[in-house]
Amino acid sequence: MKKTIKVKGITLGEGTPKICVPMVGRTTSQLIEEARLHKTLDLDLVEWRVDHFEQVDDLMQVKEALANIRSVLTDIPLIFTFRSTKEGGEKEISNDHYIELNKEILQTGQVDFIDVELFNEEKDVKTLINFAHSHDVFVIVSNHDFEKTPPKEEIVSRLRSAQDLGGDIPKIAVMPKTNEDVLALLDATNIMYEKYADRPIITISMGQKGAISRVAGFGSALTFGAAKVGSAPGQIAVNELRSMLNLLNQ
Ligand SMILES: O=C1C[C@@](O)(C(=O)O)C[C@@H](O)[C@@H]1O
Repeated sequence: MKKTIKVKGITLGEGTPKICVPMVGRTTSQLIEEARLHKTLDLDLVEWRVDHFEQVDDLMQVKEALANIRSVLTDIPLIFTFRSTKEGGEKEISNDHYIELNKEILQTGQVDFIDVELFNEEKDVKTLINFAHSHDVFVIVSNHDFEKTPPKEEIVSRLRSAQDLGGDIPKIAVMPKTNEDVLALLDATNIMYEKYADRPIITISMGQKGAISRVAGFGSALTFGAAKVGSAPGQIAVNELRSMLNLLNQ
């Protein structure tokens, strides 16, 4: 039996893939406006991509922005993500600040998940996972390649490493150049889901070519859709994404 993850009434790893919509505001007032918009959308989870936030270096400002977001999105599961530039994010911060930022946020009790990149020092990934678990927060252990799609064996191996490290949700997003690359991501998803995963996983083939992976499922528990501004190439508008998922899973 695979584990499922249930947060604020949403179960990951069961039934139709759930929809997450990122927030990419640069200022607190933009984030509040974005949160108000997200509240009106048919989504299951929200991801705050804090690497887009201008004041990400200032922990007090990050916490204040989070409190504002939470005052609008009171009962929606929230993922807190700092995406590094080497994995497609907006900003670079020091390793120490990355750890400090996540630890501070974990202590607020206002996020349900944090996203930790697999390609950090293994000890740092483990520290953050343990710290998150001691605050009842789940960890998505992620990896992104905006340039290419690694061979399927490599995709499976990264997802397995994320699981072996103790991540609650192994995740990978890769860029296809060919149809074969899209098939490799879907095949890897299926292999991971059928053979190795004992918990929910998330997989994405990015760009327009990979868009099919955002509705295919194949074992992926969560798909990312766009509100006004997306956070990655190939994201489908959230209302269309919901219709497509409903159509494919009725
Ligand atoms: O990792 C992911 C997936 C993503 O890159 C996508 O392709 O939809 C979007 C990011 O915001 C998120 O953190």
